[in-house]
Amino acid sequence: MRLDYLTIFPEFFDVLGISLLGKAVDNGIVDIHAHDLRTWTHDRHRTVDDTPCGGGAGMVMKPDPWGEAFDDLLGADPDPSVHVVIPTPSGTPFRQDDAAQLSHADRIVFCCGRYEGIDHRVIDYASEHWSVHELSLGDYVLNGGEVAALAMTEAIVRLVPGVLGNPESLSEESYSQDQEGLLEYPVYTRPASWRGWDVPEVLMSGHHGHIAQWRREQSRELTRRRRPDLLTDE
Ligand SMILES: Oc1ccccc1-c1ccno1
Repeated sequence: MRLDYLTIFPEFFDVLGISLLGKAVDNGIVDIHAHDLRTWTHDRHRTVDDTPCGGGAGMVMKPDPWGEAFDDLLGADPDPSVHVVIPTPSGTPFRQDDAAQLSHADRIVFCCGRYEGIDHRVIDYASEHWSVHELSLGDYVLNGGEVAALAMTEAIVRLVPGVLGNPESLSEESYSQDQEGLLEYPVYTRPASWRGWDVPEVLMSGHHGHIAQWRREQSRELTRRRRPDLLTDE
């Protein structure tokens, strides 16, 4: 899997060389390239923004640098196997299913906008050539798409075979299929008693059936309390 990041702050993505994703890069499972969008500017000030047509506050990112970056990185031929991800507050919510779908991609290009956003013709052009995903990390506003791109990258890449040491851990996580899309149950480790708080007895019983039942009940109760929207049968 090759990941490209178009951004005016490429150093944001230096962190991807650390930990699990760093190992995935070292193992050649993932190939990461961060690009400074100003590479594709030609004026003395390396300008990437301009005032919004129709007025309004703030600045809008000019289309030219994006178009020239697409030309260099992707060429002009349409290829639906290339996924262009545009983090934006106006996007569809980024979910585990999106991470799972994108984990099968061979190529993902993250377009990290700043200011008031990217000239919409960039999205229109990209949509004619590649598979475009306008995705929101959540219902809040960030200063730019870089932090969202990092979070989405981790959610996607950790699902790629060979990246996680123990793929079994994926099956018991919140939102995973094996968890029936429910929130993950509370977890405990040693010591059995800590500052007056004890590990639930059932987890110390060694009775796998009872433990599995307790965990299912905990997941459903937690989901009912915190995310009733995830419960499909209520
Ligand atoms: O708030 C943003 C600004 C720029 C790019 C993305 C975002 C965002 C907010 C939530 N998800 O993405």
